[in-house]
Amino acid sequence: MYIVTANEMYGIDRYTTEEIGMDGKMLMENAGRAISERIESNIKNTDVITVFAGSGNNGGDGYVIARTLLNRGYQITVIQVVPDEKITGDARYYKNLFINCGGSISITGDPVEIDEALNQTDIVIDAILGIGVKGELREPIKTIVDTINDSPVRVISADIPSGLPADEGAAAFDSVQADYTIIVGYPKMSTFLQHTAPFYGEWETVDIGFPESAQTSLTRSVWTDRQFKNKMPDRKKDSHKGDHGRGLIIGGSEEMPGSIVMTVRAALRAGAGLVTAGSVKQAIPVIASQCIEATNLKLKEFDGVISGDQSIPYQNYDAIALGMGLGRHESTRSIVINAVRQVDGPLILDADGLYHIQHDLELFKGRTAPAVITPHPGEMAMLTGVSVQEILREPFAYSIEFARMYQAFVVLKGSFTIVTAPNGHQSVNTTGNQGLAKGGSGDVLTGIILAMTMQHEDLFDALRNACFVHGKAADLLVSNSHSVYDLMATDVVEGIGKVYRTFSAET
Ligand SMILES: NC(=O)C1=CN([C@@H]2O[C@H](COP(=O)(O)OP(=O)(O)OC[C@H]3O[C@@H](n4cnc5c(N)ncnc54)[C@H](OP(=O)(O)O)[C@@H]3O)[C@@H](O)[C@H]2O)[C@@H](O)CC1
Ligand SMILES: Nc1ncnc2c1ncn2[C@@H]1O[C@H](COP(=O)(O)OP(=O)(O)O)[C@@H](O)[C@H]1O
Ligand SMILES: [K+]
Repeated sequence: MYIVTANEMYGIDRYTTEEIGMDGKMLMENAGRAISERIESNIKNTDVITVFAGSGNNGGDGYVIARTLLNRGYQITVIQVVPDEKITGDARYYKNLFINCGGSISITGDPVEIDEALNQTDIVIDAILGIGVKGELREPIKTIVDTINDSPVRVISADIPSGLPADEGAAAFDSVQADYTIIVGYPKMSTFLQHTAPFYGEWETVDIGFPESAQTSLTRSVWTDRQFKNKMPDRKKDSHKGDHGRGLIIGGSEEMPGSIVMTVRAALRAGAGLVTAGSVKQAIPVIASQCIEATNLKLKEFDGVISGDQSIPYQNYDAIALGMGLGRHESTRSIVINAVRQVDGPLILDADGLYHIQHDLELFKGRTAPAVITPHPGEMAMLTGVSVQEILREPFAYSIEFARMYQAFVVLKGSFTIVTAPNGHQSVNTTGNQGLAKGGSGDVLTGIILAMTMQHEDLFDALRNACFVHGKAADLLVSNSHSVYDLMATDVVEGIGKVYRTFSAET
């Protein structure tokens, strides 16, 4: 499922009308009808419905919806919140059809009248503004949006909650708070931003007939259940452990032996053939007792942390993960610097590994094999020198900039994790829940990433599947045996098997 900006959506619209030859009116009719069908399956026959219609094509959708539901016997009226001369083009055409079918319209922006109407309404259809919103909401629309939000009615938004920007980057905005949004064609970027996603309520998309050829330039998408299943490699009956990858995980310190344990266990559960844990001698007994399937590599230590001054046989491994629980001691730094220079297979940097590399990012440019960074927004802010708020406001843009500049894969973690490839292609992971907002969840993800990296031909697929498994494990656990309160990172490791059993034919 592709994710679009407003401009990309307008481009698809233009292509469909100009190149394919589909009439714009037909698209609006298709949109309004498809939305009406979804509305019908979400309301009662007796519900009183008020459509709020604005001046643009979103208002036009509103008039198609009003006509469709009126003709199906619903009690429905339209409040047009802009003066009549603002209704032009296709929207005017559909307004006239609604009137010709006996529909009733009141034209008002008066908050008292609107409040009275809301008191007699069960369902609001929000068709005030679509993806064409610019800048701050003007009056009377701003007050109308506040009035709708203050009312207890159920709100269904057409395409996008009115006022909400479609794209990333907006700091402040006023928006209708929808209970449910029926999105036309493709989800917009703001569906997947931490600060804008809640305004959509529940959402789904409707197909209005855009041709597949309109999608060819799109490079941003949601990773779906089906894609996960298709891209998960089969295990051959006669495979041996070497076929599933030999991974090295370096991390841990005397004070933090736990995080590497979670990474190692996750890598093993996710299917790695052989896993070696490289750490200080003080951490190895903990790792060995918790992960008896792994082998251990005792690294030189300095005051309880891994010393930077040592050579590691990286060439013996198919992929390396580095950083969890390393600590931020100066003397550890050169192990990270050297790994970025020397590891000539896939290298995954996480947690304190990112801290140590922050001033030497240029080294990524000299690599011949791929590097993957797995920052949470705080770590991404550290790496890019901007605030966490800025990262959260424009996670797609900051990820692309980093991935292109340093030719690295970026896994920017969050409630919607964004995976970005060096060529700028991006994929959003929608599995996972707030039960994962706990120490250790990131360590588990890194282990899954390591295992997936060694099992997939394509690294972008590996990263997308890893994020999918991580979140899905949490989702399955929360829907069965756990809750978002008690879920622990170690439970997520055990949940990996549930994901495989749910999705794989080879259980
Ligand atoms: N393929 C497609 O894309 C299809 C799209 N479709 C639908 O069209 C929608 C996009 O339509 P759109 O481009 O007409 O924009 P839309 O959001 O309705 O309104 C623009 C109006 O809003 C006004 N306005 C703007 N900012 C404002 C503010 N801050 N405060 C107050 N007013 C403000 C602005 O007024 P102006 O500034 O011009 O006076 C202008 O009149 C899309 O979301 C989908 O629902 C479907 O029908 C089928 C196919
Ligand atoms: N509310 C949430 N919804 C979905 N996933 C979440 C949520 N909160 C955290 N996660 C996931 O949990 C992991 C947390 O990673 P991180 O912040 O590095 O944790 P830690 O460093 O404590 O291990 C990431 O994969 C992130 O995507
Ligand atoms: K809307």
